[in-house]
Amino acid sequence: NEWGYADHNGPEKWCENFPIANGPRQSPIDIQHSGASYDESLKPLNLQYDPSTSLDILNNGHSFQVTFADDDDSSTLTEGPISGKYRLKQFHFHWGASDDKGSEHTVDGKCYPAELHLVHWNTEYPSFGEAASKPDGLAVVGVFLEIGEDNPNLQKLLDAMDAIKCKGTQTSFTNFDPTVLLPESLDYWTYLGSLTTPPLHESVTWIVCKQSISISSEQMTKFRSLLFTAEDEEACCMVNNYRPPQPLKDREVRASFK
Ligand SMILES: Cc1c(Cl)c([N+](=O)[O-])nn1CC(=O)Nc1ccc(S(N)(=O)=O)cc1
Ligand SMILES: [Zn+2]
Repeated sequence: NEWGYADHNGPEKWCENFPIANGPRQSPIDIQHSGASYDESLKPLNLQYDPSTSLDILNNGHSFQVTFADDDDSSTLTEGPISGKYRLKQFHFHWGASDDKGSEHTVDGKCYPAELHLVHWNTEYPSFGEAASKPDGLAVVGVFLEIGEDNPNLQKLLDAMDAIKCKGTQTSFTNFDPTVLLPESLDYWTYLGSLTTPPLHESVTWIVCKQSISISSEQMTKFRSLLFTAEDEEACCMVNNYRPPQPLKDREVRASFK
């Protein structure tokens, strides 16, 4: 049965079909301020995005994602903790049924109401599909969302949601610059981890921004109006699509800031 976030197919069951769920470098994790070591050799993130590479917005039954054309180096991540060049493939979010939960990473045990993931793949490999299972294949930038003022930079996403309410629906989504979703400070924590959903590949260099962006409670309500289910199925609201923190095991978390 297809994985999901319900009791019968959720994070506690994923190990049955994906044994790597109990592997040595699983994500997300709880990031402890005191446990992270400042590394002065870490460079600032260099995110260069071309809005003309945004293609469409899709409800894939687990989240909603904006997909980018990745056939050239128009939208890339370089520097930061990585070597080489990674291309933006997609971004998506995870969120809760209420404002007290929803993020995947936590900071000193604190949950945020939502978390944005910008997914990039290493151009050392010929494609995302090839890179997705390699130890240095992917780099995901995580940004926490905190309840506050309406965020006008989310409005274009929110306006598209009526067209992607059900699993398997998509609509064109052009000229969107994901830079507007980044916090003003790009200070970050970084550690080696995994995809946070099946197939849970241990292929991700995680880059989690310390500073959050805002979202209003009303805007959060719009996220929660999406459905996990297809048009012809009994409706199930898309909420709590997050994996809880996993054991740190033998890993270090580095900070780009003091
Ligand atoms: C595994 C794979 C391949 Cl290979 C392809 N493909 O198109 O070739 N698509 N997918 C699916 C995918 O991307 N999953 C994914 C899961 C978690 C995250 S998260 N939350 O950011 O860790 C990012 C992505
Ligand atoms: Zn994600």
